[in-house]
Amino acid sequence: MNIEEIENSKFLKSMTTEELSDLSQDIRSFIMHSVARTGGHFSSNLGIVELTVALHYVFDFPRDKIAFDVGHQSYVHKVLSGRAKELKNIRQYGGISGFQKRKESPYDCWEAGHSSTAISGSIGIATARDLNKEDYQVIAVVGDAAIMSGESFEALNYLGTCKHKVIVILNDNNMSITKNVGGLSNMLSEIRVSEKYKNARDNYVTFLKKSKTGERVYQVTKKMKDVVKDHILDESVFTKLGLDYLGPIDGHNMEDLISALNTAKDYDHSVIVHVETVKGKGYEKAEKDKIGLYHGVKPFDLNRGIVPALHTKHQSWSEAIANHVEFLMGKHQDICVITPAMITGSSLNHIFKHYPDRSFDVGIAEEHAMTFAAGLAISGKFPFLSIYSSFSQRAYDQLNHDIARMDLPCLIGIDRAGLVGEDGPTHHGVFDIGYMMPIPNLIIMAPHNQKEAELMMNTAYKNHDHPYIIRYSKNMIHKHKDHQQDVLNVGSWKIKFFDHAHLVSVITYGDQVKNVENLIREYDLPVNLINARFLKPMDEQMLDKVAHTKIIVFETDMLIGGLGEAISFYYSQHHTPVELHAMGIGDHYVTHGSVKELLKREGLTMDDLLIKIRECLNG
Ligand SMILES: Cc1ncc(C[n+]2csc(CCOP(=O)(O)OP(=O)(O)O)c2C)c(N)n1
Ligand SMILES: CC(=O)[C@@H](O)[C@H](O)COP(=O)(O)O
Ligand SMILES: [Mg+2]
Repeated sequence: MNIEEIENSKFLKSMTTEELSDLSQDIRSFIMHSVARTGGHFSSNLGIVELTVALHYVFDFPRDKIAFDVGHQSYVHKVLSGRAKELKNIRQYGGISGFQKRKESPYDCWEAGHSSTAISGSIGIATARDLNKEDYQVIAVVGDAAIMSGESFEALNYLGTCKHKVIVILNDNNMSITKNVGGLSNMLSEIRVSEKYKNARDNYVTFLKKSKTGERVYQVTKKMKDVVKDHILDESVFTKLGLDYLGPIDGHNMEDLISALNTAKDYDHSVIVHVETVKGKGYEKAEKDKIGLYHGVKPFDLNRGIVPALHTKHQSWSEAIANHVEFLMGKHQDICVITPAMITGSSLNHIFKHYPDRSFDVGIAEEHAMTFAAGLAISGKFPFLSIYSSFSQRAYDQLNHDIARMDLPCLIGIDRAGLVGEDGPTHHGVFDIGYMMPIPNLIIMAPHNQKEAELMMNTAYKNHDHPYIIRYSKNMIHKHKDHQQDVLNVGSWKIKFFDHAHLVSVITYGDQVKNVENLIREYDLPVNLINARFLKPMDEQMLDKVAHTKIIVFETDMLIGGLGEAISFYYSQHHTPVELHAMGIGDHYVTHGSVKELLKREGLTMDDLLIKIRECLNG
C-alpha cells in the first residue's frame, strides 16, 4: 500500500488482523526511512506502530479523543490521520510539528512536548464530555517514563476516584531516553518478568505433566507461581489506586491488542491497559540502543547507522560544561551531579561512568531534582543540576522556594537555553531569564565561550555563597584543551570594544557576543560592545559608563522579563535619561524550524542588528 495515500483510518475497520499486522510493517518501514531522511524522533515511533494501528482500528477518531503524552511518538497517528505526505517536512519551518498539534488536524485534540500532561488533559476532556452529556472515548497514551513523572501521578491519583472514564494506555518499552529508572520502573519490570515467567511456566508445566513425578513437582511449584503472579499483578500501584488494570499485553501482537482495547472500550470506568513494546522495533541498532542515540536523531544512513561525530576543534556547550564539571569533581569530592532523565542530552555519560556514586538520574522529575539538590546543598555537598531551560520551568517553585530562598550554594546548568530549533515552542529555552530575574539570591550567568564558562563554574564553587545559574545553548562552540583555574568578579561585564568617541553601545550575552563582535569587525562599526555575562547582578558601573550613548540591547530570548527590560528599569530607577533599543523575541511563541530560519523570522539576525546600529549612528 502507498502509505502517503492514507487520508484517514476508516479503511482499517474492514481489515483482518493479519492485514493490520502487514500494514503495520509497511508503516514501520515508511517511518523508518522518512525519519532517517529528515531527522526527528525515531525509536519511540518504531515501537508504537502496532499499538497505534490497533487504536485506530478499535476506536473512532477523531470522534474519540486521543492524547499522546509528550507527543514525540505520534508520527504513526499522523500517518493514519492523513499526514503521511507531510512527514517529509516534519519539524521544518512551515512543516508539521514533531508533536501533536491541534491546528494541524482534528485528530489532534491535545498537544504537548513536555512530558506527563496527557492523563490530566484527558481527565479534563472526559469530564467535559460527561457534563455535556456527550458520548465518546478519551484515551491517553503514556510512556513508562512519562507515567512516573509527578503530574502523571497526580492525575492517576485523581482518576482512581473520578467517575469520568479515561482509558490510559501505558506504552511500556522499559526505556526513557536512556534506561528508565525508579521503583515504578522496577515494578513494571516485575510485571513484565511475571508474564515471561508465566510463559516459561506454561512450557514447564507441559513438560512436567508428562510424568507422575513431574506432576508432583508441578503441584509444589504451582504455589510459587500463584504467589508471585497474584502478588505482583494484583498489588501493582495502579490497582491499589482503584484503577482497573489490563495486561501486560504484547504490544506487537495485533490480536492481543485489539482484544484488550475492545475490552477497555466496553468498560464503563477508567482502566489502565499495560502494553509492552520494544523501543526501536524493527531496526536492530535502535532496539539495542541504551543511551538514547536513536531517540531523537539527525538525518542518518540506515545502513550505516548513527556514527557519533568525532569533533576535534568543536564541541557542544553541554560537552564543554560537563567536561569542566567532571574536572572539578576530580578535585572536589563534595560535588554531585543530578539530571532529570537527560544523561545523554546533557553529555553526562562520562560523569555517570566515572563518578557513579556522585551522579544521580532521577527520571522525568524536574521538581524532585531541584529539591533533591537543595537537600544535598544543606548537607555540605555542592550539587550541579543539569536541566534543560524549558524543562526547568517545571521546577520554578522548587528553585524559588527550596534553593534561592534558603540561599543554598549550588550550580544549576540551564541547558538548551535560547531557541532550540526543530522541537519548537515547547522546547525553546527563552523564558528562563524572565522567570529567574525576580528571584533574590540567584547569580545568573551567560558565558560566551568555554573559557568564560569555566571561570564562572570555578567562581560558583569557590565562592560557595549563593545558587549560581549558568545558561548555555544547543549550539557548538570552539574546544580548548586546558581547564581554567581562575575566577571572576561576580557582576562584572566584559568590554569587547570601547571608545569614548563612540555614540552607540551594543550590550549582549552568550552566543551573540561573538556574532556581534564579528559584525562590528566586518563593517568596522564605531560602536562599543559589552558582554553582559552576568545577567544578575548587572554591572552598574558599566551601565553608568555608557549611559550617554545610544544603547542597543540584543538578545534572542523573550523581551519581556529580559536583559533589555532590566537595564531600562535600572536607568529609570536612577533617573538617568537614555535612548535604549531592546531587540529580542516579542510577546508570542516561536514555532519550529531551524534556528537560522527562526532568527530571520524574529528579526534577530546580524543583518537586522546592522540596520539598527546604522539607524542609531545616523539618527
Ligand atoms: C518535562 C519533560 N522532561 C523531560 C522531557 C524529555 N523527554 C522527552 S521523551 C522522554 C522519555 C520518554 O520516555 P517514555 O515516556 O517512556 O516514552 P518513550 O519515548 O519510551 O516511548 C524524555 C525524558 C520532556 N519532554 N518533558
Ligand atoms: C521529546 C523530547 O523532549 C526530547 O526528546 C527532546 O526532543 C530532546 O532534545 P535534544 O535533542 O535537544 O536533546
Ligand atoms: Mg518508554
